[in-house]
Amino acid sequence: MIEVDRLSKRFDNQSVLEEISFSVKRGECLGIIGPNGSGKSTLLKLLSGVETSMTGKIEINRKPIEQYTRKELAKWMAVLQQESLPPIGFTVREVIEMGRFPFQNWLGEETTDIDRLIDAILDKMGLNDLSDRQLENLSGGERQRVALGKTMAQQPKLLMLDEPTTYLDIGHQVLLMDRIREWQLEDDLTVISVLHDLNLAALYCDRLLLLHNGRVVATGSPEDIIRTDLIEEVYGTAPIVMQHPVYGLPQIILQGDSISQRKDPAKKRVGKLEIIQ
Ligand SMILES: Nc1ncnc2c1ncn2[C@@H]1O[C@H](COP(=O)(O)OP(=O)(O)OP(=O)(O)O)[C@@H](O)[C@H]1O
Repeated sequence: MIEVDRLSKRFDNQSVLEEISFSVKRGECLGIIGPNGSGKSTLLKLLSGVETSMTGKIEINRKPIEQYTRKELAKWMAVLQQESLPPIGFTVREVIEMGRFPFQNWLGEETTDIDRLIDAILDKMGLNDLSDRQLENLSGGERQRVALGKTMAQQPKLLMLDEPTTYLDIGHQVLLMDRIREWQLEDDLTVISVLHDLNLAALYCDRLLLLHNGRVVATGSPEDIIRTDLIEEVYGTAPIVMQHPVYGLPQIILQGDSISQRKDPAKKRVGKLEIIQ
């Protein structure tokens, strides 16, 4: 569905992405991971057509991205960015309806039965009781559910997410990632998500792309990528990698130099575990 070939991007004199190549199949979830400043958000902006590359190409369904109009892209792909909701003055239902804008003619009309679609989305996102509430009166977690509902209303084939779980507590992180995964599986949706949380990335993504200093260090299954040596090389800290006891997927446990210097002698441990794969 998406082919990226030797994509590079510079800002002023700084090279931010260099020779990035990868592909994403229809119905797959690709997680983009990497440390701060490694180029994740920039890559997502290039993929969604917000930024243009210097060299290289991006093809969506074998057609170069620059040959799509903005409206065509908006019918095809939805992007869930942090704080991408309108500032004030709209209810939850109105905001979700905004996801239908690309499908309306200049009179604001369209053929799909919008009310039924919006009702189903409110239901799915657990927003029924909040549908008439003003957006500005919602918590961060509720707003993020509304933002995802708005992208659902767009009924995209490709969903791109930039750090969708930032500011969410663990319950809402799992809820959001579960909804996205269900949607992916039910509708054969293709998902590309930037994630900082390596444990969530390993649990919910089919494949991971690890970026470092604007270059692809590795792509592969969570088992291929969430390895102590690779993570240490890129993030500069060596976590313990363990298998999830239920799902068998890799999960990390952090280690730090000062953690063993606790006041409680019962909890004192000396040194780090020397790994383990
Ligand atoms: N519009 C811009 N102009 C100049 N430099 C930029 C611009 N956008 C991003 N950069 C730089 O490009 C580099 C990569 O930024 P980017 O936001 O893509 O990284 P990231 O991996 O998403 O980081 P983080 O995890 O901290 O969000 C950074 O050094 C950043 O300062």
